Amino acid sequence: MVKIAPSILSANFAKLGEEIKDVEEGGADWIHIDVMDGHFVPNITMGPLVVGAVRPVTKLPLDVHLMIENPDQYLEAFAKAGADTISVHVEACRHLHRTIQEIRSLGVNPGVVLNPATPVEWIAPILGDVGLVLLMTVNPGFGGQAFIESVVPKIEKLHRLKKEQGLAFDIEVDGGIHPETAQKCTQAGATVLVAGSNIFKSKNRKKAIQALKYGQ
Ligand SMILES: O=C(CO)[C@@H](O)[C@H](O)COP(=O)(O)O
Repeated sequence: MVKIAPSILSANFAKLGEEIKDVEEGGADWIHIDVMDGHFVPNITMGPLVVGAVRPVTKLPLDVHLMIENPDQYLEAFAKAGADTISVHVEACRHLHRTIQEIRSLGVNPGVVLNPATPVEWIAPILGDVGLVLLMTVNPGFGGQAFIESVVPKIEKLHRLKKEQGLAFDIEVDGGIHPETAQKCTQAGATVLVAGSNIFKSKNRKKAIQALKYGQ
């Protein structure tokens, strides 16, 4: 069954704890936390302090997506704050294999992220070392953008490589996910769907989560 990871980027930050409890009760599987530094992406969001504040609020795994330059400098802080998965952009890592090893050595599930225009081939050498590959289905930086259809064949390609190599990493997609795009992604091989506005802007979060999981 596909897992649903609500992105708190679209939550009401003034009552973040309640927002997280609401989606947990609504059937969310992970909580997705978007970290942006104003350099790698043109927006600034949250850091380890927010991850640490959220940790006691939920039993769900915290899925931390680093959209930052020089992620190596902050891995330990996010691990100590309680991240269960830390994903870094291939476009931001000069020594990707070392960064992935470092995340694992901190006792955290390592993930790698590709922007929509970055080919899957870039991460072929490290597929056996990661627990998650996140394929961005929008250009990172903001919630509420339109799904980029040309990423679907990338999901299919990654799914094929995963099967051929007998690997078990999750394939996560993020950006513009609603029931229709969710179905395209799961059919192509996605195992985790990140959704921000579709869940948090909905009056009934439970219904929104169920629609992503099971279709409408
Ligand atoms: O990482 C990002 C944006 O950079 C995403 O996690 C967005 O938060 C997804 O938002 P929606 O497209 O679902 O509104």
